[in-house]
Amino acid sequence: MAHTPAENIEAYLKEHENKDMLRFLTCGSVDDGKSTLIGRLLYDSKMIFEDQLAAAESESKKYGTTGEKIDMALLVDGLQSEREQGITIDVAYRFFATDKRKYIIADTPGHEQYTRNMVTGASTADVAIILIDARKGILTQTRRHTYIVNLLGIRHIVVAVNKMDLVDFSEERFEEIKHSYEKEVLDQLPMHGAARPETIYIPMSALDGDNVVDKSDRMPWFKDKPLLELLDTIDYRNAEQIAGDKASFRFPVQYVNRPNLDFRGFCGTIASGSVRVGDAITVLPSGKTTTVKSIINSGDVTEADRHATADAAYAPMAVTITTEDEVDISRGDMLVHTDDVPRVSNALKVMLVWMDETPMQPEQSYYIKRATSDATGRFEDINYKIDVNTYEREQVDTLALNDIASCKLVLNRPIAADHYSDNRQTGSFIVVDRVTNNTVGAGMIVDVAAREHEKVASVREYTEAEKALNAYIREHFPEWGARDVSVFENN
Ligand SMILES: Nc1nc2c(ncn2[C@@H]2O[C@H](COP(=O)(O)OP(=O)(O)OP(=O)(O)O)[C@@H](O)[C@H]2O)c(=O)[nH]1
Repeated sequence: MAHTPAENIEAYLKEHENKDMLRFLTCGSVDDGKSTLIGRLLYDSKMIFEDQLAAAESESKKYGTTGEKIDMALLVDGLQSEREQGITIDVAYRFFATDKRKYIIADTPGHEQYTRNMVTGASTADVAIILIDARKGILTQTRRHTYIVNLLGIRHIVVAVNKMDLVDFSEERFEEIKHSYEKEVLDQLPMHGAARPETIYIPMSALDGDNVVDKSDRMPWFKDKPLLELLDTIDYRNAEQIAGDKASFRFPVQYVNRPNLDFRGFCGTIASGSVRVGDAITVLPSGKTTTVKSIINSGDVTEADRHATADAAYAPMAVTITTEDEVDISRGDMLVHTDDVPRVSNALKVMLVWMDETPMQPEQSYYIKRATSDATGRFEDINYKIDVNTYEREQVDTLALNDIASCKLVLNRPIAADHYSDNRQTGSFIVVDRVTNNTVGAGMIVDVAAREHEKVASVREYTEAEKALNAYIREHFPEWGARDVSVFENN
C-alpha cells in the first residue's frame, strides 16, 4: 500500500506548519542497514509515493538483496553510482512527518574516507541513530561515528541494534552489545568539554519492521518504545534551546541597513536567547554599549508586517534592531546583553576537522568564517591529532583529509566566541582556502583565551615549574590578576 502525502497540498502544508522539527542523523558501517531503516520509516509512516514504490518493487527484482520482500534500501539509495557500488557516497537529506513531528534525516556514509560528509550531516542534527549489526557488535566504525556525533554536540544517541532476526531475537545478545557500547565506547569517549550524551538502546529488525514504527511481538522482553515513538516524544533540544529565553542572547550582525540619514538598523538572525526593547547591549568585539531602541520584524509576508515593531524577539527570528546611541556597528559584529558577555579573543583552542585533499599547513593563513564574521587566521599549533577509531592522541605536523585535531587558532583580530558546547552556532566556524575559496575545514571552539593572551600566546612555551607557580599564584593571590598560562596547553 502506498500513499501520497495528501490530496490537498494546502491543507497538508497547513497541517505541518506548526509541528516542531527534529533533525536526525543515521550512521553505521557498510551494510548495517541504514538505508533499509530509513526506507522502513518512510514506508511505514506512509511517505512513499506510488511511483517510487513501483520503481522499488521492480528494482528489488533487479538489484535487491531481499528475495521476495521489497528492498527498503532501494527506496532511499537514490544515486545510480551508489547502487552499482552498493554504498552510500554522499549526505542525503530526506523528509517525513508523523502526526506529532516533522523530521529531516541526514543519511551519511559510514566509510572512513567520508568522515567530512558525516561531519556535514551531523552539524545540524539533534539526535543520532547509530546502527549496529547484532551479529557483528561494536566495530571500529561504531567508535568513530560516536566520536564524531559527540564532537558535533549531538546530545542524544539512539543505538539501534539491527538485524535481531539473525540472532534469534536474543535478549542476551542485545544486553551484551549494550554493555560493550557503554564500556568500550562511551566510557572511553574524549569529551572536549561536553557532557556525556544521553543514550537509548533499541533492538530491531529494519528489514521486517520490528521496533521501527510498530512494537515487535517477536521481542516481548523489550519494554521500551519502538524507534518512531521514541523520536516522536524525545526532548531533543540542546542546552541553548531548552533554556529558551534564559539562553544567552547572541545576535551576529549580518547587514547594516541605512536607507537614509534618519534610519540605521542592524539586521540578522538571533542565534540564541531573546532580546527586548530597552535592554542594555554590548557590541563585540569593540565592547561599546548601548540600549535597544526598537525591534522590527523582517521576513514576514505583508508590507505591514515588515514594518511592525515588536517588544521582544527570540531565536531563531530574523529581525532588525535599532539602538538608542549612534555606536559603530558593522557586519560581523555580535550584539549581546551587557550582563552576559562572552569572552573576546583572537587566540582560540579549537577542534578542527580537515576536509580538503590539500593538507592543512600551520604556517598558512586561511579565511575563518564564524556566523557573520570574517577573519583570517592560522592554526599555529596542532596540539594533537585524535585517532577517531582508538581515541588515542598523535603528534603530527600537518592535517590530512578527514583528520580531526586539537589546534590553537590565532586570528588577525579578536572575535566574540562562545564555547561550542554552550552554543553550536556562535561556537563553530568554517575554514576557507584564500586562493581556491573552497571550504577546507570546520571547527569548534573548545576554549577561549583571554584578550591579553594574544600577544604572548605564540611567543613562548611555559615549563612545568612555571605552570605550577602560575597555578599557585592564581589560587592564593587572585587579587594579583595573574592570567592562566595553561590555556594553550596540550589538552
Ligand atoms: N536479516 C536482516 N537483513 C537486514 C536488516 N536490515 C538490513 N538488512 C539487509 O542488510 C543489507 C544492507 O542493508 P542496507 O540498508 O543497504 O545497508 P546500509 O547500511 O545502508 O549500507 P550502505 O548504504 O552500503 O552504507 C541489505 O541486504 C538489507 O536487506 C535486518 O533487520 N535483518
